[in-house]
Amino acid sequence: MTATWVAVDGGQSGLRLVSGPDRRVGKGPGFDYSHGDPVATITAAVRIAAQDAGLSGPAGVVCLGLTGCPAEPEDRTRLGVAVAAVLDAAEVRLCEDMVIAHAGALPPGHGVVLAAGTGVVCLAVGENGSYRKVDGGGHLLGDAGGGFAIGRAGLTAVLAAADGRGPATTLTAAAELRYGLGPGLAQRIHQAPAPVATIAAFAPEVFAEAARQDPVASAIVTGAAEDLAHTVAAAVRALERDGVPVACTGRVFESGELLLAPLREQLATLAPEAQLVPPAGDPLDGAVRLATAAPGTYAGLLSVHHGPAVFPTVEETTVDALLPFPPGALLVSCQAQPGNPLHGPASMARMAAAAAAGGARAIRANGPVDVAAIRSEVDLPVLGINKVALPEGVFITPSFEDAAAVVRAGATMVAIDGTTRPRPGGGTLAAQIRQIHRELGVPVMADVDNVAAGVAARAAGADVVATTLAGYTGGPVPEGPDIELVAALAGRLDCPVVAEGRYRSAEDVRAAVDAGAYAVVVGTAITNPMAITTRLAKALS
Ligand SMILES: CC(=O)N[C@H](C=O)[C@@H](O)[C@H](O)[C@H](O)COP(=O)(O)O
Repeated sequence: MTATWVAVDGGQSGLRLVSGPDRRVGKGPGFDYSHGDPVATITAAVRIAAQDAGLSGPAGVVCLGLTGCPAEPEDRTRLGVAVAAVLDAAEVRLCEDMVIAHAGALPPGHGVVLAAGTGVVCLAVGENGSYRKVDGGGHLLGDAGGGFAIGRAGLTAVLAAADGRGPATTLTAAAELRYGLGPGLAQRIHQAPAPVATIAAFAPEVFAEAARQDPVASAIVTGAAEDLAHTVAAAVRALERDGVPVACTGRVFESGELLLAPLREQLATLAPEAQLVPPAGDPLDGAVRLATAAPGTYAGLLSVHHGPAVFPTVEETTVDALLPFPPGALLVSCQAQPGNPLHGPASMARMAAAAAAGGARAIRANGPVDVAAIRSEVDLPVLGINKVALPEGVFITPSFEDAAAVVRAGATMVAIDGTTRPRPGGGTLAAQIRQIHRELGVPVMADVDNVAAGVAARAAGADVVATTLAGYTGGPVPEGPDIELVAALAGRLDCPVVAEGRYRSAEDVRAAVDAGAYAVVVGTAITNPMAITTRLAKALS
């Protein structure tokens, strides 16, 4: 189904997509910015949501509002181009989530929106398009009055009461219920997998105890209202006009009048020009508004990108913009064939997690089942392959459908057989690459066996050429890697060359990079203990 517009609201907890004119909806995974390339992760999440919504074919204007939308113009361009390619969009409008929150809450496009969830950010937009962002400093340095600050104040009060440093509070029982009885509360929270979320999760208990008139909890809520009022007042002042509409959104306001009443009271003195109004809609409504209407007052808050008609080739963009891993990266191939005791998605996902912890920048994985398992466990781009036939002929991702299966499972790039051997079904390499670019929007790596195949694969549109199949298409398999082929390809091709196949040592991988490799893939030597054991045992016998 083609779309005339697509609106996206994405953040750490998930990504929501709606498209018009027929309001199809889709969901994608959330993303965080601590691992991997955020552009690749966000693009993959958008692709998954678009598939969930059943979108195919060209889209008109796309608006993406993202938590932590990349700040660097270069990253925004990479993201804009990548999303335009994935959705075949005419135009991509990128902005931070606070912008879509504003456009959703205040459809006239001016006034102040205070968004308070775990963190706090407040955006003032003037009728002339001027704007001011207030707070949004993160839990360590800002976010005054947000869920983290409230939860932290509640837990601090519990610890103070336990020590006798502070007054008794009913928050103690609430904390025991949520985090367990007895001493060690502080340690349990410090050791939680996501301490910020764990602490923010206590904010609803603080509101509940304030509703029951606990004086400690009530004082925390009043203090939060005061902090939020100062934030709003700074934003309102920036607009320099009377009668500024102020809408409050975010989970902290699920407490209703408990927080709104003291906030209103504080604002009466701190910002009498502020007029609290209920938000008209949510952030996804705002993204719809920004995908379907002229940017208007939001023009200065959006970055606009236009995608090429087909997926960009390396000449049209920079290498770094295209590939989901940086130069000099070590990619780890996590594959185990039937007969290997580690065969199966659970072992491969653990293997990939170990590789990620060791510094791998991407994972090469075989088949949709393993790809999906690895994507759900490891926050790294996945180079997907789909081995479907016997190794005597073309067997690595031989058809478009084989590539589509791994991309739908979450692969951010695909590798396909790029040898000059006859292809099953009689299609050409160029046709397969063209269809992958156009319909799946991912870069393609061609696995080749010699220089001629590498040159032909690049001419056929491959974005990257890899030496994966050197030594596997005739004659005995050599002992070591084919570094000469890396050097020959790197000297001939205008695209990245990836070294792959029988790399076992630090010397091997360094030699590949010295020979001109953009990155190196290592499989067996890291992820196949059975093969390593066989090799070493043989050396002794
Ligand atoms: C020829 C073939 O089927 N190669 C496969 C391609 O995905 C894998 O079996 C290899 O493990 C991978 O290329 C990594 O190479 P090595 O495991 O030698 O580090």
